[in-house]
Amino acid sequence: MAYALPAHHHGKSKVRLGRVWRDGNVHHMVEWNVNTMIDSDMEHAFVNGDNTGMTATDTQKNTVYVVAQRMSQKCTIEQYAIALAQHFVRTYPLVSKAKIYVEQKAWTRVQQNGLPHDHGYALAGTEMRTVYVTYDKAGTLDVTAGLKDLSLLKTTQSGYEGFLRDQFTVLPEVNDRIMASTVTCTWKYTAQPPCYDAAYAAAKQGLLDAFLGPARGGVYSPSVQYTLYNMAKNILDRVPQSESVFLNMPNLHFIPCNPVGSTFNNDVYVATSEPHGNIEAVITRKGIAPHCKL
Ligand SMILES: O=c1[nH]c(=O)c2[nH]c(=O)[nH]c2[nH]1
Repeated sequence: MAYALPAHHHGKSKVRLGRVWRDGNVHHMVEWNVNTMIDSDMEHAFVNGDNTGMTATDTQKNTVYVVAQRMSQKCTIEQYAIALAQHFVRTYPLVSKAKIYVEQKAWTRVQQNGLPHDHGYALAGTEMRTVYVTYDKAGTLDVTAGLKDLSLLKTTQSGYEGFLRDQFTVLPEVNDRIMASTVTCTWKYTAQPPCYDAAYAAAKQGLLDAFLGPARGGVYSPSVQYTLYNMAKNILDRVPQSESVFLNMPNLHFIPCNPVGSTFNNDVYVATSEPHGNIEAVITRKGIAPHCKL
């Protein structure tokens, strides 16, 4: 039997990265999901099992990070994808074509009091407002309002130090890292607020203020735990009719990336969603029974 191999390609899929450009105190952040695919003279690999001259998909993945680091000025996905495609074709004689597909997450700079935040981002349009109501024959009405899928990120003003170290601990202590989370929060009302919309706005602003801090300079977070506690306190302080706040915050890790042949310079991160830390708590006014996770 005679065979033909009319098409073959190989590449790396879903290489996720964060790229931060620091312009003094003002940071520019993007998160990309990069897919590479190359056409190359590699029939002999498929047909004969001979890998000579092959640009490994692992090499392609490393190159995704290297080229991201080399983009020294804040750039678009178009400029980045062109640079990456040209790199593959110009570097490897057997590569005849590079096909690069990039998706950019909708991280959008947060406005705090009308000012663009130095280093704080939210994922545009993802959060949902929630409510859970119960009413019984005795006339008891319970209203628990909240939000879910509020994705927040800051490129600095976060660290994690002083934790227990033993033979299973490898995590370095850091005082400058990306902190990112997708917040789920509920708060139970003891009384009806004058306006549910205004109470919701105040609660959400309380979450943003504790996570991001002011537009200029932000606020330092020593842990997701401490930030979560302050986010909940802000709701109790600003929404007097609330009595109990539940917060769940995954710690979405952006791992410093050392691109091959280069070192991490607070610029390129491996973006991950799994595994992730998961931090949650209920914070109440003293003496008030906590409400449960819904
Ligand atoms: O803010 C953090 N809290 C943790 O509990 C934790 N654990 C971890 O590995 N990193 C972090 N960061």
